[in-house]
Amino acid sequence: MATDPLLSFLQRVQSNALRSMGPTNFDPKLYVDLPLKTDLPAAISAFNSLPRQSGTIPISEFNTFLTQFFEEAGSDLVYAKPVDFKPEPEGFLVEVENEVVRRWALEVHAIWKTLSRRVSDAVKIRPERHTLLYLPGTVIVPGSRFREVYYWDSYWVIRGLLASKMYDTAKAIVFNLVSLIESYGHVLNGARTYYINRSQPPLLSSMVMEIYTRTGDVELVKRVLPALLKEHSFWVSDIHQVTIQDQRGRKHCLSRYQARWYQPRPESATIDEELSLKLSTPSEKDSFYHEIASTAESGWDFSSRWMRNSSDLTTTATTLIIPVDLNTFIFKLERDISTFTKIIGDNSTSQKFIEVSKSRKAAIRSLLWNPNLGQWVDYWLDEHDAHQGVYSWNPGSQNCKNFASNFVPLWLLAHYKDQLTEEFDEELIINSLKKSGLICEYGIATSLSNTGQQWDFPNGWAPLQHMIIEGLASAHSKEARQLAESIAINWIKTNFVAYKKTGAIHEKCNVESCGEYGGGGEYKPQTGFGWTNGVILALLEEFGWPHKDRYRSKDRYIAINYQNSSVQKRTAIIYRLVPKEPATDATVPPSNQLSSFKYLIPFFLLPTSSMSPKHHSFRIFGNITREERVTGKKYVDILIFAFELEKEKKRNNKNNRRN
Ligand SMILES: OC[C@H]1O[C@H](O[C@H]2O[C@H](CO)[C@@H](O)[C@H](O)[C@H]2O)[C@H](O)[C@@H](O)[C@@H]1O
Repeated sequence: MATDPLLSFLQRVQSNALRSMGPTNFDPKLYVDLPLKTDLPAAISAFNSLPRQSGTIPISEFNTFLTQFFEEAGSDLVYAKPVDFKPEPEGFLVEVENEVVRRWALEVHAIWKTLSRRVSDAVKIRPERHTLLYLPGTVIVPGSRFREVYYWDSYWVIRGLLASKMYDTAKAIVFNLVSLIESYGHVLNGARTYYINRSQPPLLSSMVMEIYTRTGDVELVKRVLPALLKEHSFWVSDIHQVTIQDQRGRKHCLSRYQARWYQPRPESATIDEELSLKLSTPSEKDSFYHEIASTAESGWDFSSRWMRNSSDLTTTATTLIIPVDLNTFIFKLERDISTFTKIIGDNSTSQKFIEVSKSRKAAIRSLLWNPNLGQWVDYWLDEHDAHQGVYSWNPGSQNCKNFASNFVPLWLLAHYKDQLTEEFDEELIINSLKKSGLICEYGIATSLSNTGQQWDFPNGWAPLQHMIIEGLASAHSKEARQLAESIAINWIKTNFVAYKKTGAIHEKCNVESCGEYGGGGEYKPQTGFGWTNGVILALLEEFGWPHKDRYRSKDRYIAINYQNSSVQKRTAIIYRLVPKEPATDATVPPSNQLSSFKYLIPFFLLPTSSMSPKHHSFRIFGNITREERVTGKKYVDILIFAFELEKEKKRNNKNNRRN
């Protein structure tokens, strides 16, 4: 149980809530986010006096207690219209010319208003009643259950805000994170008391660099630098830094994730406690809690990437892993500090950080690079192999499984190009990515293992798409740049379709299926969603979307929607979306390819009157797998996207005619 008196009380409330209300739709985080209406002792004494039947508080008494003593979760962050929000800012996504996509982008842009908050004065006046931490400026929250600002999410939020021309809001987020460093020595996982014990992937310097590049704001750089130096010390401090001796006897220092926490995570205490039941000793349990909190520091909570046995979360061993993405981020932090100190004329610190970054680069090269795979990989430390705190490197301890994180160093191509291309064979890496199996139809999969954890297959996460796309787009080869564009387009498509289907932007997507959001993990899929919005806007800014619909060249004659999805009755409706160009024979699929389907062609559903029966043909694009033939999935996916666009276009034409 947490030692903070409010947290430990809220954990008691949380565990009683589970007992009183049962596990259906139970989210433990809700209870540790509740702001107190009264002082803590009054709430504790009322709670202790509640009637209990076999240790369980009856649901009606429990609910009355909640309303009497708590405000609603999230009510201590109040809605605040961002000062710099404009419905269509000047210069907004100028290369997005297609009106349907542009209108959608404006809707995504408008979501910033709904995610924008300010910490209420109540938190400043009586911090002891809140787990929410006071922050001086506007925040953008990820959305839904994530009612507070998050560290690494903020980088992609800021990328989107910059596309939205909301520089002041972007700077306010940075200043909030700086205030956390000033108070706690590091940026917290999120701005809640229960996140103080850990950080998240260090991307503050990258946020500042992006803002500086757009605004040239030297004052911002000056203000943030001391905090960045402090943050660097945190990531190279004893708990995070590890020394490893390579095969040639050279000692290298690299960093790992490690939380200062040996108890259940308060926001998920009921889950952690239940998982720990299979462990027998208190020390095994403490170490499990420690590993779980350390994994949350990685942002990849949870994933087979950290587990010895991918079906057993209690085998998580994050503190014994040297993660390739973390060291890429710290390398970038070091280079960014060097750039910033140079900007303000502090050449000696700038030079010092160049040297520091060179050492990290050499360490990454020696310990994390795998030339046979053409990938960077995580390295697993062997506890028994450390002599006086120095581990010996063993090539067999590299984790050679495919994870999207293995390609995160590519991101440096977009920022410090020379650093990568000097030493690594770009073609080898890009071929390795192409062969990895990670690039799926609608995005880059997090891993290849379908474990039910949310940072695994088939989930794709916006930040991972963005870093890899941005790296590929900055590569030398045209092929890599094309690959970047095609991943970006497919990612945008799937988010578009998901939005049209559900009315929301999602935290993660299923990369196998257009418009399907991701699942798995310990909480229900969330919407909002800060970093996904940010990445959509950043990618649209980078790649644009031309007038002539991009999807047409490939998806022209799209086609099928099931009326009845049962396999026995494979009844489909074919919509002909682009009726003006009659298809040639070559575009008609061999009849055996879809012979099991019965096609119905309801002409009243077809989009234009120029449709005529002789134009029923359609084009099959790409290869159709057996599964797709049976399920018709590919067609349905494309249909939704194409049909939505078509409908929208018709609506626009009608409006234009009216005007
Ligand atoms: O409540 C469970 C965990 O939730 C957070 O992690 C997930 O959401 C974050 C916000 O979008 C994101 O940064 C993280 O990558 C996700 O895995 C939280 O960060 C964890 O600490 C928390 O235990």
